[in-house]
Amino acid sequence: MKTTGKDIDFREARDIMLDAAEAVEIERILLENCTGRILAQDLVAAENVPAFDRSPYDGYAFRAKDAAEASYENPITLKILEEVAAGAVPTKVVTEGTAVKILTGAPIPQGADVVVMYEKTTFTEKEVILTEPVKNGENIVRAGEDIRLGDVLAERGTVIDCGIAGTLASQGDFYPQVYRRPRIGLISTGNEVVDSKEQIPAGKIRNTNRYLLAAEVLRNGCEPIYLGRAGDSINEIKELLEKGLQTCDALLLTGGVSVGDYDLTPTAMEQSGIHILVQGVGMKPGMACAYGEKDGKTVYGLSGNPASALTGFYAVVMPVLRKLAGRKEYIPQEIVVTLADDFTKASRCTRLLRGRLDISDGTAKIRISGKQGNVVISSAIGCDVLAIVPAGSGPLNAGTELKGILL
Ligand SMILES: Nc1nc2c(c(=O)[nH]1)N[C@H]1C(S)=C(S)[C@@H](COP(=O)(O)OP(=O)(O)OC[C@H]3O[C@@H](n4cnc5c(N)ncnc54)[C@H](O)[C@@H]3O)O[C@H]1N2
Ligand code: MOO
Repeated sequence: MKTTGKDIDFREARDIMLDAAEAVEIERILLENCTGRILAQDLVAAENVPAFDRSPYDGYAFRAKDAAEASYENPITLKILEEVAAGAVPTKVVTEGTAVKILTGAPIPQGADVVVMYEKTTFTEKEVILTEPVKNGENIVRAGEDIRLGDVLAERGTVIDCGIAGTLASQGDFYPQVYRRPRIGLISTGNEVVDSKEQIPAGKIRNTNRYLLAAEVLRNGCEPIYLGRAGDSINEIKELLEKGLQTCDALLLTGGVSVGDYDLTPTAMEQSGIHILVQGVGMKPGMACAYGEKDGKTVYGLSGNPASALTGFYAVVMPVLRKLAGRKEYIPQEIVVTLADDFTKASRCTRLLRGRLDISDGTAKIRISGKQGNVVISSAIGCDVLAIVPAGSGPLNAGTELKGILL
């Protein structure tokens, strides 16, 4: 199916592209390199944590019923059988009238059902004296209190954070299954675009899109691979597309998607066997675009204008890259945000405003800069939310509530 026309909603475009993409394969990597990678297995507890009942305090372990009547008037004296430190194993069974000196983290000895911290006792090397009653079970961390055998702790498709890394370690899983990082090819087009770090000739421009998009590709758990710059030539674009289709999981191109004489990207895509699924999306910036698919690989012809390319990336490409990377929740969350500033322009079609989330007064506000044009790159700095201005809106006052896409 080819969807043309600029009326298509960005969510519809996103869903069309999501349907064309599947998660990449799975690999095993060392746990120390896992942070930020996507778990490719359900994390099911194979061991209790803690594995044994243990003491949360330095103190004494004994039978609660021995000290049920303890008070200042009626002190109870227990004989100390041994000392058990963390890492040691008790060798004695606690019986009536006895106690074990226990250190934080040590296993509770057989027979004991309570621990009292040493500050609440009077003690010598041989005896401990209790002057307060205790409750059975007090101050014992039970086996499985944190993690119980069989618990599902995290599902496949979850981003590995410190909690998952620590939990994997607690299970002795030092080589977990994760999704491979998708390889995303980046192609820049345009005779005017220059990659040189030196002074550039008059009329040429520096290639900012390459770095702008590479940063976002990386942030979304994928590996950016710069395939090069093609001039305004169908053959040059095709050459890079074909190279990219062989080596990458998805391709991002910028430039040449509008209606000018040198806008050759859609033609080059079609001549490379890429089936165009979306051509034009009803949003600003990012209206001009051509998104397609070949053999399960999705290809995104984004606008050359940096803010247009970035907005198209956030609205359509980012969820697909997250899906490719194996993430279970790939569609970014939306929240209600209040405009902190006026936005004076009317919006004939849906508009996505770049801004920063401000929660300093306990409400979610979006701070936008006045620079929202499609060539403006500076308002991408610190941008962590896109406010969705509905089609047909007039100028908006500060205080207007909008939906915001969290990036
Ligand atoms: N007659 C019309 N002209 C334009 C229309 C239109 O509807 N009718 N749409 C405008 C809109 S909106 C956009 S957005 C752009 C889309 O242009 P293209 O995707 O075809 O991109 P280019 O023309 O190749 O480049 C646009 C702009 O971006 C600069 N550029 C290109 N590559 C890079 C790069 N790698 N890094 C930084 N900047 C880049 C390029 O020099 C141009 O200035 O079309 C409008 N025109
Ligand atoms: O259609 Mo252009 O892509 O607004 O900014």
